Amino acid sequence: MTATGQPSTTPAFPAATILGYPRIGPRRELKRAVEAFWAGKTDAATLEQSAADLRRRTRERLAELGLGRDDAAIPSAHSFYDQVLDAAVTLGAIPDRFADLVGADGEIDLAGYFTIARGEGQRAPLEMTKWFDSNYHYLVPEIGPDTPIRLASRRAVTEFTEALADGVLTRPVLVGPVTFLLLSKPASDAPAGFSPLDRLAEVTSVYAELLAELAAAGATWVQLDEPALVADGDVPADVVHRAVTETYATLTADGAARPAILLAAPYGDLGAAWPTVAATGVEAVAIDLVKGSAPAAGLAGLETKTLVAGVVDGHNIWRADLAGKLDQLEALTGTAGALAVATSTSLFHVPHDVADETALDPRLVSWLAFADQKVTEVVTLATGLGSGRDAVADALATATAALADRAQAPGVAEPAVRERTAGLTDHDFHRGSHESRKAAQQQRLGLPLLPTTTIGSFPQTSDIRVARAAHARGELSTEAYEEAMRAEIARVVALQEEIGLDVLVHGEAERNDMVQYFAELLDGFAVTQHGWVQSYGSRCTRPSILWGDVSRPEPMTVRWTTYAQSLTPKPVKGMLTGPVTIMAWSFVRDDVPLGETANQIGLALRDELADLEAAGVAVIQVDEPALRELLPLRKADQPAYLDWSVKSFTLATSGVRPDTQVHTHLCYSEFGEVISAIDALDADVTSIEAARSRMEILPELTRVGFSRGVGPGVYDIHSPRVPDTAEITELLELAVGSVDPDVLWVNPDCGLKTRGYAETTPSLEHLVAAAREVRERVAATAAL
Ligand SMILES: Nc1nc2c(c(=O)[nH]1)N[C@@H](CNc1ccc(C(=O)N[C@@H](CCC(=O)N[C@@H](CCC(=O)N[C@@H](CCC(=O)O)C(=O)O)C(=O)O)C(=O)O)cc1)CN2
Ligand code: MET
Ligand SMILES: [Zn+2]
Repeated sequence: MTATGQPSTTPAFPAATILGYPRIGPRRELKRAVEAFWAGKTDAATLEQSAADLRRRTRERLAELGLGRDDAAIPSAHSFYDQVLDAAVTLGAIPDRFADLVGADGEIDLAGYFTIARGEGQRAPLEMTKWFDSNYHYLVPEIGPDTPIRLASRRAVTEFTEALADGVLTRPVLVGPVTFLLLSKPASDAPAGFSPLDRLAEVTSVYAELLAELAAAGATWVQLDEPALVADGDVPADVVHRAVTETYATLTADGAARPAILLAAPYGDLGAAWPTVAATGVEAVAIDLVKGSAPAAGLAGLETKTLVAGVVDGHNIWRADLAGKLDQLEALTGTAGALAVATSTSLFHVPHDVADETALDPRLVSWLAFADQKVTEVVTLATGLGSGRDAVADALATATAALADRAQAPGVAEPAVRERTAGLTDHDFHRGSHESRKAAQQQRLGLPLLPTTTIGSFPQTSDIRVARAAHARGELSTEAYEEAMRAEIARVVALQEEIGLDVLVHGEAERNDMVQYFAELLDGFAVTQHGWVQSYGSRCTRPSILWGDVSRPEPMTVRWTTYAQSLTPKPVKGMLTGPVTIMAWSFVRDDVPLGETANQIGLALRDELADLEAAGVAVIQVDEPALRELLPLRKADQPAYLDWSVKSFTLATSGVRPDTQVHTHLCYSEFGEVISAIDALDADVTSIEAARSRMEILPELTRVGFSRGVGPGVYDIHSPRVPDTAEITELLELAVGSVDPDVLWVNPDCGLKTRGYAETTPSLEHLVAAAREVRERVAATAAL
């Protein structure tokens, strides 16, 4: 089966494909293998073997589900940690500080690869940041004028050959050259005005070399992922378009020995980039028809290409309306030289297989499609497109019936919830003036200058996780489990008192995850057992399924927070996750506007804040680390998003008294673009990741006139490195140099759940010592 109308000069593109597949394994096999290697429990050869086994099982599974074994339908898209890091290592584009990791053979071994990802001793890892509008995080390459660029790793070729030896002709997937450089940042020693894109010609020539080697190994198609083309970034569009033209002119130049190229543009709309992309010499273009739209008719260059229509949502878990998708596909006939069916994005954003979820309500299951079900959907659509609807009539009818069932199932539309959101007025979204709040809060809390606090979680020790797993299996009673969590809370409170922090936390021991925990307690959500999705490296989450109207049957956090508060005279922060983050890190229903769902969650949280306040909690933090994540990739779509997202936060937080201090926390993103929205959240105190960027955010906050409390992170919690007091003092002095010390808070970059106590305790001791030093210095200066 090949794409309909395929031009005969190029190898046939498969009629059905996916842009990528989960890499972590149905039971997180890769996570376990990688973490065992890190712990020194296994060697590199064992890890290589586990990864090869997983790659083989993945290919077999995809063939079983109907993707072709011999037509490049099965993507080869594996990674030990991250695909952007893989591209950097393929190009040998490694920062100077890791130069010694390159072996005599010019290659970086697995241990070296992980050192670049995770850091080591005083060597900082590559920075990590969000991958487009997803909860996946990639490593940011650092490119300067002198960064080496050469073909340094042939893993893509080896993995292709390995599959071929198994009888599967795969399609290697690489981050495209333009996207690679657009996602990179200038190396720290690069001169002003340097842009990573300045190295495009060199990067492109390495890709050309790699494509030639892939062709020599027998590859017929290669996929180059260029999602940067669907996002408005800092680099002007005309510069990006020129880069695309140049790169693909080189890669497709006459006489180049290479596989046919599929240029993939997932996550959005190609928009103004379309004419440029259509005019390149690539043989196929994959587009996202869930987030983006069809190309205009008659685009020059498209008549000789295969249009790979991403109609099946790769980023969410709802079963597709197959009949509607077929309509959409049929409408595309004639737009391009040929038409193929695909997912909108790689499937690595969704779990493996809904059949694993034996504890889910079968009715809900019938509305869902995880990765394996989506492969089947793509294959069905391709059959329908190629052989007519009759050939797939049963599948279409089943999908239609499931959708109809979902529309009228109980809980999907709850009148009481809808009445409450419909009755909201402007008044429900605003709090009184910050100045009066500030005075009332200072009166109540009596905090010192430069108050110290943490972001919420303390290390999730293996004892905690093992206890929770035993409780889930029914081997540990609820009483015993909760007693263990209370003991942990008591320990964490005592530790914070000992360290001398000013505003304490309960430590979040009872939470499996900051979103899943709330999803388990709210109506309208379901949670999975095995639905793990990679968030970064070996870290995974199980996104919850938000399927119905959301409401709060009972208080969710009050007893844990009040227990912690009962142990200490110091204020303990209540700790909640905000509406946008709950939505961003769940699979959200696609049948009501996001703003409606955000208000439903906002109201549930508003009730929780009221209960915490009534129970005597004086400080409440509502985390919104994903505020930037859902920001639409095109600037034109951003204002509408910022409007509903900010409103849902203020809806959640504006019901409390002036003397209750509301905090928020943001991390994992460049926040420059949403700085006015952060201001509009109107939180009394905002903690924000800043250690790695050395407080860069502060001048930007000052620029928009931000006048409330701010806690720029002074300690990078992403690596086990313990910062010394002098280093933290230096960052604090930098901060004091750009904001009024009167509004400054002292805290780490983020929660400590992924850290161990060995590094957490000394780091926090140094943080408190540094705060005291700067506090005294500032007081002495003020007295002069
Ligand atoms: N949802 C979400 N997205 C986020 C973040 C976040 O905290 N949550 N933080 C940012 C960075 N991303 C992160 C994503 C995951 C983790 C993380 O720590 N994940 C843990 C799992 C957390 C979890 O769900 N824990 C559960 C289940 C733990 C588990 O694996 N249990 C074992 C059994 C227990 C054992 O033997 O350890 C099992 O099920 O097999 C629990 O504590 O109950 C991991 O991959 O290891 C951290 C940061 C951005 N996005
Ligand atoms: C990813 S943001 C994390 C915030 C949360 N309160 C924690 O400390 O873990
Ligand atoms: Zn954080």
